[in-house]
Amino acid sequence: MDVKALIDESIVARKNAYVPYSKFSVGAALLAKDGTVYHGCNIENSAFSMTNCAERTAFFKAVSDGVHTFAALAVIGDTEGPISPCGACRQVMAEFCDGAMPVYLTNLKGDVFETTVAELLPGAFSKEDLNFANKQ
Ligand SMILES: O=c1ccn([C@H]2C[C@H](O)[C@@H](CO)O2)c(=O)[nH]1
Ligand SMILES: [Zn+2]
Repeated sequence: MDVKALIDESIVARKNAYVPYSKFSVGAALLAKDGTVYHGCNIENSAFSMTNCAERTAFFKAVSDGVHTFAALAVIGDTEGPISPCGACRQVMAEFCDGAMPVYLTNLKGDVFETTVAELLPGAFSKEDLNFANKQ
């Protein structure tokens, strides 16, 4: 699947955003290595901190279906420049993706910033850190 098609899928995903509080809709399209595209939207809550971002929604849908290997991610919002994922979502990307996996950060104006999971969260906490702790 090419980049434009994946970004188009993120636009579709954004349509289901549940954003009565922020009115800020975000869409994510997560391409699994088997070719399946998982859509994610942000899902807000009157208890604001319960909100789930679009990116994590997409990952959690895939992982809950038993899918753990991913090829690319596109994220879109109505931002001035390309959207910037929050820290929690960057940590979830680091858990499930190779550092070199491409991430396409976009907006409704058509700006596209191509980055990688490792660039988005240098020094991510990882399972290797846990192994170190368990050996003490
Ligand atoms: O990359 C981002 C940034 C923000 N949001 C959501 C969370 C909240 O619903 C709204 C405002 O922060 O946008 C995402 O889903 N992804
Ligand atoms: Zn987030």
